[in-house]
Amino acid sequence: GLPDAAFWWKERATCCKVRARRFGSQRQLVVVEPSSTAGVAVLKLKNLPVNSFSLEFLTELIINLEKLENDKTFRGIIITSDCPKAFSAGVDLREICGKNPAHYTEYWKVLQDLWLRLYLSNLVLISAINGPCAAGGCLIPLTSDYRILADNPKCLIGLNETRLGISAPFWFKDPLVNIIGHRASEHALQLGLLFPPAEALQVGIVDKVVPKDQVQSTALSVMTQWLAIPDHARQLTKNMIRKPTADLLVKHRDTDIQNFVSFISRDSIQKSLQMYLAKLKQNKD
Ligand SMILES: CCC/C=C/C(=O)SCCNC(=O)CCNC(=O)[C@H](O)C(C)(C)COP(=O)([O-])OP(=O)([O-])OC[C@H]1O[C@@H](n2cnc3c(N)ncnc32)[C@H](O)[C@@H]1OP(=O)([O-])[O-]
Repeated sequence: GLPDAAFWWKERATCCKVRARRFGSQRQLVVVEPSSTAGVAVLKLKNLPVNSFSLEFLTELIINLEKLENDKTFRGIIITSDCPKAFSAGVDLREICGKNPAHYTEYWKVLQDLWLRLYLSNLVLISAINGPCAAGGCLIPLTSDYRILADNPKCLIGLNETRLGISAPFWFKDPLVNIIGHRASEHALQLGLLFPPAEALQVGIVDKVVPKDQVQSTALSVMTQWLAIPDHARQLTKNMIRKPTADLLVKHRDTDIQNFVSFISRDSIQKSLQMYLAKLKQNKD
């Protein structure tokens, strides 16, 4: 029969398609375009205003990634934002506030799906981070192979969950530790640090900082370097390096969902999320 992971993907892909039909949206929240480089797609996140992860947006994102993964013409994806205000504001707080446990369960499962789809992708993934990138929004860069950030003081990046009174899940923490090391992660995660570009580069959460109007062209030239390596060798190596981290989530998905649902359902947590959302609305420019 199919190996576990493949079986699981087939089942989850079907779930996504069923959910997409339920939304039946007319809006296109994810736009995929071919780039000027053969074999490279540009995937633009377009859930206005700030690419927060609504269930509908996550579903559309997974479906588009799945299509690219299965399309033999593509070897790499540049992921960027088509929202002027942000690369991504992370989890849509309206999905984890004031809903019921069944909703939280479905939401968390889909967020895990996105992580696994990206982290174990056979394609080269480059994040072209052209706006602020907070908390869950970092899921995309942290699971990419390379990260380029726009040099603009507004372009803060980091896992600021603790500032909302919540904790990032272990599958956000692990890639961060793999990327920036244990001590820097301990510091960044506990304080919920959002790094401006120069600091982001120094700590290593991004690989390159360039002027905003060069983010896209830099992503393409970096992609060319990565595509110079034969796919099979690069894919085997990527898998070898990432498998131990990915297996932790694959093996502990259900417990992780249970933990999340019971945590997020607490009155005290709901209160602090509502306060954060109210503060966001007050602080508008
Ligand atoms: C569970 C554990 C793991 C994961 C955790 C997370 O990801 S937790 C997430 C942690 N994320 C953060 O801490 C990031 C929070 N966001 C920000 O810091 C800023 O929005 C910004 C810097 C991204 C853009 O600043 P800007 O001044 O250019 O724009 P603006 O601020 O005016 O926003 C425009 C509209 O979007 C709204 N909205 C924004 N984010 C969210 C959201 N996540 N959800 C829902 N709505 C959100 C905002 O209220 C406003 O709505 P309104 O009033 O028009 O109806």
